[in-house]
Amino acid sequence: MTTTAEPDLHESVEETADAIATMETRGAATIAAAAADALAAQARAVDADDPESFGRTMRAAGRRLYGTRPTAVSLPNSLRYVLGRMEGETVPELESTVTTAAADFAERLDTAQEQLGEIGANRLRDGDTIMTHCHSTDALSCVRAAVEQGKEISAIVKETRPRRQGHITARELREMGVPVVLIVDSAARRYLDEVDHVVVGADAIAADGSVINKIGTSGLAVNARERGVPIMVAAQTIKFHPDTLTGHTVEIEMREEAEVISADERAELGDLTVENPAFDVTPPRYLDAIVTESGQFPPESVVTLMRELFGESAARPWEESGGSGGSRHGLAGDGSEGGAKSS
Ligand SMILES: O=C(COP(=O)(O)O)[C@H](O)[C@H](O)COP(=O)(O)O
Repeated sequence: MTTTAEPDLHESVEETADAIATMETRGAATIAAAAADALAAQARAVDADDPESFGRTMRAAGRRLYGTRPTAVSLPNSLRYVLGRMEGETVPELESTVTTAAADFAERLDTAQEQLGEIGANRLRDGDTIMTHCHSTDALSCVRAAVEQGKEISAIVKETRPRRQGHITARELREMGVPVVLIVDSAARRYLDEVDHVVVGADAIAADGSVINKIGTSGLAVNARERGVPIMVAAQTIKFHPDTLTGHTVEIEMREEAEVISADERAELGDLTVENPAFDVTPPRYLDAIVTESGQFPPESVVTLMRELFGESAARPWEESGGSGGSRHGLAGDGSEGGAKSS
């Protein structure tokens, strides 16, 4: 951490950071895309005379975005991709490498989501009923591809307290023509008997194949396993958490109690603690497959692909390290063209 004052940041960085923190912009892939866009806007706007001050401002923008929410690793992976490609001897060169990288990143996100959708759709059969939790654009990509293949899919959608992202899922499934039954979270086990496949997304995937996703995913996975219902996780490789390769654990975001209970309700209850963890960890043994753009994997095997993508360590190019450019390694996507395929 630098002790000097942070440079002024472009309004789109401030706005994007606020939107991520307040969850106006939410969901791991969407957060990653917004962060890359904000870095590009910042690069275009930097009023820097020299490459050093350009680099300083870009890294400060990276830190501002990085500090918004801790769990979805797609955010640091996005910063890694864009800032890791910042190269050049002059300000225009630096600007152009950042804006090009941001555009490439956005394209890769879209392509990856489409590719994993096709792969995930193969797991769904005509007439299947799925159960969803939270709102995942990667998970919905699988359903969309299945519907486009002409399969009839229906859905039981968990409401997903406290923020009710299930409503977004329900709306998007209805737009695809998928019949939807919306249920409260605690009804999930009762309805699992009617379900052929649980389909969820991920905020982060650890090297051991554990999946970090919206709170309630792990309980759903345990219940699904008990009921014999397969559970697939749809997640682009930007959800792979490189720090877990070296034994780090993923920080679980704790959010405000106001999301769970109003001030008046709380006052009535007297002296107690309200906790609001946003995510949980599902161990790999409860999961059937992780579907990525590079193929579908048994959870325990993702470590091989992660090593290919990141090596053994991941760069943190938003940190103040001197010099104008970032170091170019440890980037989700760098090796994905040659990524190992499985099953
Ligand atoms: O848990 C959530 C969103 O949590 P929140 O609403 O707290 O951000 C989603 O399942 C993943 O982010 C995957 O989403 P996607 O597949 O769109 O990346």
